[in-house]
Amino acid sequence: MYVERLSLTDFRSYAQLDLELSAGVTVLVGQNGVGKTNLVEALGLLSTLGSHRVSSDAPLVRFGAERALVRAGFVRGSQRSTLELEILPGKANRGRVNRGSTVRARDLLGIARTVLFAPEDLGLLKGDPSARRRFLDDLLTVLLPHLAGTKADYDRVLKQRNALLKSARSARFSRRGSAMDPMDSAGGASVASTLDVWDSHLARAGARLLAARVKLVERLVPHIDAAYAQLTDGSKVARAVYRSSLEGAVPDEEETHDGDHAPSSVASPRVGAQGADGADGGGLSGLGVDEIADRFLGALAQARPRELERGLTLVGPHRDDLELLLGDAPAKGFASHGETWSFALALRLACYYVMLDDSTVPGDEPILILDDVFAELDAARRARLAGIVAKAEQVLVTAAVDADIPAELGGRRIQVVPGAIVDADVVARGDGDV
Ligand SMILES: Nc1ncnc2c1ncn2[C@@H]1O[C@H](COP(=O)(O)OP(=O)(O)OP(=O)(O)O)[C@@H](O)[C@H]1O
Repeated sequence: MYVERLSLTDFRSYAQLDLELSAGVTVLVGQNGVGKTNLVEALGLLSTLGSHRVSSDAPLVRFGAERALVRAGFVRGSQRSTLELEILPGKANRGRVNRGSTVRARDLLGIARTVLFAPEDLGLLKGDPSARRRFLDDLLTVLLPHLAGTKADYDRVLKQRNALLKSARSARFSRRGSAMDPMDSAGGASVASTLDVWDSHLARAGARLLAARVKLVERLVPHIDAAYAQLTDGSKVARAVYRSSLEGAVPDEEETHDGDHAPSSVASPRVGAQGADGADGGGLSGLGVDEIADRFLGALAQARPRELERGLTLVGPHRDDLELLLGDAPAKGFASHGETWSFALALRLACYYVMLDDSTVPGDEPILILDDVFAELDAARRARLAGIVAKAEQVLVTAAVDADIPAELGGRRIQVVPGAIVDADVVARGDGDV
């Protein structure tokens, strides 16, 4: 698919913007801070409903405005569709499809398929597990939009369960010194039976999410290895393993988180290759939803004394991690700067290939967005990346300096100046379509 039109109203630095785009490669060039990333962020939002830069909606709305509107027209084979997202900080965002009636923002999921790589993705390698969980969940909700509801259910139950654990903990502390353990009291029995109810809700929603994550990791693993090899000289193997807290495979985190196949125009080599130990969905590989739910309940039963002590739910998908390995070493702390960039890129390219595998009609290819990436890569990696992405149906690239874009990428150049596009000039480069 490709996006042919992007309109923004009061989004970030743009009061009003209408931008025509085309299939093929487009490079958005402009000085630092002119608003290039704001443009691609808007497109990413229509795909995942979340910004790759901020976790709340307020910064997305132009200073002084109350709401922002992002509208884009997509072409998918012979079909055209228009998606609209109204961003209303502090309220539920709203969506519209093909200028129809207003729907929940969540109803837009699965229509716009974009894969966005940005410098923030280095956090996938360097940051805490929440970034990697979000990476998986964002991709899942694009591939399987109904999972957004499952995730919302899980988060809601988790919040309620945590509130109960926290209040039980407070009660426990306030009664310290009494001869009887408060969990043995009538109040404790009531907490225990309420927790049992929350446990079964949590295990049901959590198991659905976990089963989907595990399957997704199994699909991503060969593509991550292949993409990393394609970007680099292939001397190291990039691997990912799903580590579940149900298996006791995740170190305790201190922080809390409530919270017929379309032909592929971008070849993914070495697909089918696996890491040295067949790394994939970890200990939950091959299990069905019911089996995972049983394990979840077992893990909750085992963790309950510690949870009452800490006032927090200590096992479940909200505590899991996607372990990333380069060779036999964890990427975090061991990978070089360039290796970290390449690994992060490989993760996003793997998302692209998984979406491509799911494409059922011609023109279903996801849109590739590369924000500020080329400046960070050496000449060989720039050329390899250009070679990988140049044949995708649509690639949008941002760069502060045109010279950082390898000539072999070709395509169209659009000049971005603060708050506007003054010049949508088509410049012939290399062999790209113009
Ligand atoms: N909510 C907002 N209201 C108004 N302006 C905003 C808002 N959020 C961000 N901006 C402005 O947008 C600009 C940043 O835009 P953006 O991140 O797209 O820049 P860029 O062109 O990608 O820069 P770089 O090349 O440095 O990455 C900043 O000047 C910032 O002040």
